[in-house]
Amino acid sequence: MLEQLLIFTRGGLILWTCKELGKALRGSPIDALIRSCLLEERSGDSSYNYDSSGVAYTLRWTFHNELGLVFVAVYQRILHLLYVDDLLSMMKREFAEIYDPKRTVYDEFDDVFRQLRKEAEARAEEMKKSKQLVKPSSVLSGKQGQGGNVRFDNGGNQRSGLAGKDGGGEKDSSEKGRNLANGNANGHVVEQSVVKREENGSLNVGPIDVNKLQGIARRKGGKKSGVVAKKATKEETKKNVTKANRVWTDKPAESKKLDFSDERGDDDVKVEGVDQGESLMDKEEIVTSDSETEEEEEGREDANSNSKKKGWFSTMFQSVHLRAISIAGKANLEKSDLESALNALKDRLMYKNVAEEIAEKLCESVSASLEGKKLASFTSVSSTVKVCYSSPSEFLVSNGEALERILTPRRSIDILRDVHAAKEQGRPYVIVFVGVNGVGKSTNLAKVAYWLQQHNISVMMAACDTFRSGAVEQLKTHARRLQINLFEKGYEKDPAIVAKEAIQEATREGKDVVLVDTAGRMQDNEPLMRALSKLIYVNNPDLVLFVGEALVGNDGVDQLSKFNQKLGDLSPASNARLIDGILLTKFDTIDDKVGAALSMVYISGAPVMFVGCGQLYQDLKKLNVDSIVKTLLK
Ligand SMILES: Nc1nc2c(ncn2[C@@H]2O[C@H](COP(=O)(O)OP(=O)(O)OP(=O)(O)O)[C@@H](O)[C@H]2O)c(=O)[nH]1
Repeated sequence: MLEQLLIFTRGGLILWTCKELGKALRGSPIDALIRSCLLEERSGDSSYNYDSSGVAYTLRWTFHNELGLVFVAVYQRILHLLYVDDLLSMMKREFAEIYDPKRTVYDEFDDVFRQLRKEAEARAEEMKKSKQLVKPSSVLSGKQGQGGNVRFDNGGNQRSGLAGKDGGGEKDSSEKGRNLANGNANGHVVEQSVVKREENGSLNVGPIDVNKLQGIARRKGGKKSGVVAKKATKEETKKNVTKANRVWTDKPAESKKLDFSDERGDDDVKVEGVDQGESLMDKEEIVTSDSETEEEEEGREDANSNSKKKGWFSTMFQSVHLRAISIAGKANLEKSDLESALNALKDRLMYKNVAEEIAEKLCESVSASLEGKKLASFTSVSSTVKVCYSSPSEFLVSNGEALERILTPRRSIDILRDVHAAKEQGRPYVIVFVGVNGVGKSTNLAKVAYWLQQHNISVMMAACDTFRSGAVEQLKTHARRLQINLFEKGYEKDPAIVAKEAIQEATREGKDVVLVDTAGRMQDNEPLMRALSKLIYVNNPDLVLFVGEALVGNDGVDQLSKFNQKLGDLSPASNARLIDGILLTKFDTIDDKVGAALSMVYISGAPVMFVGCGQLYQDLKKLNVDSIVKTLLK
């Protein structure tokens, strides 16, 4: 049973809701969808799950990009409504017929909707029956006449129905758009049971088998990305980007470079990177152009663009020029038209170390935003090409959109302001540093301590890595060099209790901030993850900071998502604390492979609060979103 259906503009104006459903939704699922999905470039996702106020809703949606309209259906998660995508697709088509930007009331759509719903339900029922009669293992090749049960015509259109119904079941061309089987199979091998297509030819999959189909797509993409990964690895080797091996000894990790205790107060020791939002790294320094040979070709396409600096997107622009000419006469931009541009975008993002899953989601989101847009006329090939192939980049870059939005924190965390607020409450502000082994937790904790000191904030360090030998001494060295109090109880103590006692002592001594170091742990190590969630539960810190290496690609996403998942699952609290922010280390070693920042923020929704970019105490900066976006798309 549907709970609600509504149509609204991208600007947020609600044009139509289904009055006969009439139920008031519990919680704010639509607001949540807009905030978490549509505004954060997750609109390529197939559905959104909303859990709150004791309800579990599923939301599905479709866009009419040309008109700037959004169509959303809400239903109880427990139900598997097979017809929702089909219904939304038909509503989109019918509503487009009557839409007038000057109107805000569409009462006449009630009747249309009633009819569409009946049709969609009937087709879903028919599908269900035919599904039961088709062998579960049957897979169609997209060729005509397979098995007699379901077949594709020469144009790729799938005709629904059983053999006996075939003749009578065929509808005339005016009804073609409403035929569930509309679309273009393009010879792809797909499981036939739940395939249905939108009128623009794009593949749409019913709720039950979304994962299955995505799995197929991913497996296909997987091979490709393997090639890309190999290519990336080769290029990486060329550039000699290597990670220094960590040497494990029982001695504290002495870092001469980090010893600035003698020079403290000298003019050459500065932390302006953090304060003034200095450019994280100069793009000229970190980016090598990928497209040296493209300029001649570019000249042939567009004389005006000669003066512009060439980047990867202009390379893409040329390489797909012929394809663009072939689609220039079309009325609307379809998913298949964007395919090569989006594949190139995905490869590029992955080359820059964006995790594959995230790169895919971003491309789906771009695709969802561009599909259905009107193309320019055949005569203006150049602008058509731009719409089709440069638009993903324009979409992402010039309008300050997708990537920037992802990297810009949903909630801002101003540590200095919050430290002062805690001080007014007569308690220290507590930051817990968490992460896997060797990523730079202790070193960057010392950098944060140094940065706080520069702001006249008194700090206490708490040595709660009571697990790895040498960890306490390592922190002791930093504390001595920075002349900061260290609270430590040696090894094999419960880190949660050590942290608690440290906070109590800091409160007694009137310290402003307690920085809690924790043992590195693999995200799958359950006992250690349980100990960490206990530490967080017992001490309820102000900030849980995930320290991760900027070198990682897919791994970083796995680390961060599993940390969050384990912190949630293993916490004694029903409303567990998760990761609040990210500190990305070793940015100085990654050249232009800045994708980890994007992946980590996307997967966790937590902002990158600091970037570690060297082995000096002052090598701590703020993330420069603009610079990261430019680097990603260069
Ligand atoms: N180049 C570079 N190296 C860094 C950076 N941050 C930390 N390191 C180095 O990374 C190595 C590991 O740092 P640690 O602070 O010991 O890492 P950790 O996460 O505390 O290690 P465990 O306690 O074993 O989990 C050290 O050699 C640091 O000097 C950085 O921003 N850039």
